[in-house]
Amino acid sequence: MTEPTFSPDRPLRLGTRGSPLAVAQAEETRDRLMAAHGLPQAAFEIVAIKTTGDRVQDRALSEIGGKGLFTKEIEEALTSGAIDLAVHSMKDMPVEQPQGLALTCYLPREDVRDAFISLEFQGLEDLPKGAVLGSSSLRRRAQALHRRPDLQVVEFRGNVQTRLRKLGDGVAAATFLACAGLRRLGMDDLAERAIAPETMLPAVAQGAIGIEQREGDAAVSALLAPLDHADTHLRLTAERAFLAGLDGSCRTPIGGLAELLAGGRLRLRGEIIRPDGSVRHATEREGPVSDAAAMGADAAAELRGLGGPDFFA
Ligand SMILES: NCc1[nH]cc(CCC(=O)O)c1CC(=O)O
Repeated sequence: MTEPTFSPDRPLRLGTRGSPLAVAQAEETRDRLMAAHGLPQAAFEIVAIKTTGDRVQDRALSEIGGKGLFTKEIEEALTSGAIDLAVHSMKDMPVEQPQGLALTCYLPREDVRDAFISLEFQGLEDLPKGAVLGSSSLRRRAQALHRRPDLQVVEFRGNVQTRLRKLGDGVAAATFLACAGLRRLGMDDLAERAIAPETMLPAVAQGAIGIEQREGDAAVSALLAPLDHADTHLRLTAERAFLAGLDGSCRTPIGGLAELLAGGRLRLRGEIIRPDGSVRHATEREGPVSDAAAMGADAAAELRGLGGPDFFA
């Protein structure tokens, strides 16, 4: 079998989802590659790929299979050689990649926080009793219900524009969106009501763009090497080890955030919450960055113990 490899005779194909955010992230990757290697834009081609997660708009993501919904078709294109690399929102990436593929490069992380989005209200505390919160994220729903058990939550899918229209139509009084996505779309004003991680711990890898390639594709490895952001890579190593240790799927509300401290140290915070918000277990680790993966695994083991067997059922 001949391995498909990048040849300088044709454009390098960057695969991504077709959403405005996904395309913006692919363009950021392309622009960084152009700058790092002094290449013209014509040396790159962005290939938009429709995924199951994009196609199915009427059901909860957790219902149709959880993580991997936004990646399967893109990874198939990468494996077959139809694209040379894949640009992903790391938040949507399963902890393990298909045989022959690897995540080798992380771009500098954007704002990790969630933003509270509402046309009328300033924050979760402002919502009237029994107000409707729109969210399709199990984590955000559980975190919101933990603080406001009186709220009613409804499914909220679609891109940023669709969700804003739904707020305008009165489908819900408020929703949450990742600040990172809003900023990358140039909608910084909407990211104004950012929520501190102490109040709402973000999803593992929120705000990070990762690049996946075929293992052993030396040409692509060489192109990506200068783009990999060491700090982001370390933080995601801790967070994804934490997620892996929890067997994280879209069915379990999990929050996780690693931050770098002075002196080559790293702090990891993690939590699990029952989907109805009734129970929350949280923990924290601090240690040298060389222990990033071990800290993630250790924090996960503690939360597994605290949650007990039925927490993840
Ligand atoms: N699950 C969808 C998704 N995946 C990544 C982002 C935002 C960008 C990021 O977190 O890097 C979003 C939208 C959102 O949660 O508001």
